[in-house]
Amino acid sequence: MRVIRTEKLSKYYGQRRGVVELDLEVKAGEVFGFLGPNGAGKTTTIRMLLDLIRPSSGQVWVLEQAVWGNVGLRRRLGYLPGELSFYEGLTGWELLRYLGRLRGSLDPAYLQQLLERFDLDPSHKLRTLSKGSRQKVGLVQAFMHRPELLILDEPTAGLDPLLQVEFQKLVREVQEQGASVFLSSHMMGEVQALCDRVGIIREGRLVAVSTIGELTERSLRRVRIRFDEAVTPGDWAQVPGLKDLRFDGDWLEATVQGSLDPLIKAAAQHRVRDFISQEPSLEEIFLTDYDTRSAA
Ligand SMILES: Nc1ncnc2c1ncn2[C@@H]1O[C@H](COP(=O)(O)OP(=O)(O)OP(=O)(O)O)[C@@H](O)[C@H]1O
Repeated sequence: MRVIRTEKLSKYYGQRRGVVELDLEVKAGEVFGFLGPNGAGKTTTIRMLLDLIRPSSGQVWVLEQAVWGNVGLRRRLGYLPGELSFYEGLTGWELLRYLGRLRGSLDPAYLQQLLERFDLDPSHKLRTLSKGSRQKVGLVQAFMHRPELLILDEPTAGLDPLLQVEFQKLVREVQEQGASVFLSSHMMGEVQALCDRVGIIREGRLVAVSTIGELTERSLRRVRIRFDEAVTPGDWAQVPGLKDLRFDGDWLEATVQGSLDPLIKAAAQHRVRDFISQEPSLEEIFLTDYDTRSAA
């Protein structure tokens, strides 16, 4: 089963591009990361999945049902908006009870467990809460009815590192229990820790869909190697995947695309004192994908 499917999904705000011809598929049981820089179209996509805004063209199915006007579907979904800006005058409790009633039966013990895990006191009015506490209310309400599919817009924005870890644990638990998760992010670390597959959106278009392994494999990595003695340009330029080679005394610096293996084998011909490999940043990954596409 595919829990999310879109076909040539486009949204224009007047002349302004929201998203363009998006073909997206998320399988049942998977945690899917939707990555992209600011303004790429993540929130626009998510709002169309929830029927909060209507597409300009194209189709959307969620849990194998068309979403337009489908109120029954909402109970089966957990949604965390990017900005929890409604219901400012309610306390956390009032909001949770109100949403709980809309969604039918709630398990009070599970709700209590979520409040404790996120260290949330829901007795204050939403308007008085810090960004982090509002985010916690948003997360608790998204998970509390044990939805089949969670759609989370920037779930860890504003959360402190301990709670980010707690969030990741919770996502893994619900995945083990059979739920599917679609989350948007611009944090590579979070996506790497959690997601089975990732879709990258850029300027409204889906530019790549792959597993995390493929994504990092394809992307650029900056490597610095220190040898026992000064290095000379020699045969380094012949090593596959190396770019932007620089030599500085006993240090060699290079950008590596793809596997590190050829470089490691070449370096092993010498005595190595240090080896530093920098994880590619999200920006570098975007850049790599863009390069791949324009070269194609
Ligand atoms: N209500 C709106 N009216 C006009 N343009 C909009 C509206 N909402 C979004 N856009 C435009 O659509 C594009 C996609 O925006 P969207 O908010 O979906 O991006 P995003 O990937 O979620 O970005 P961010 O990470 O900053 O939230 C942007 O160019 C944005 O300016």
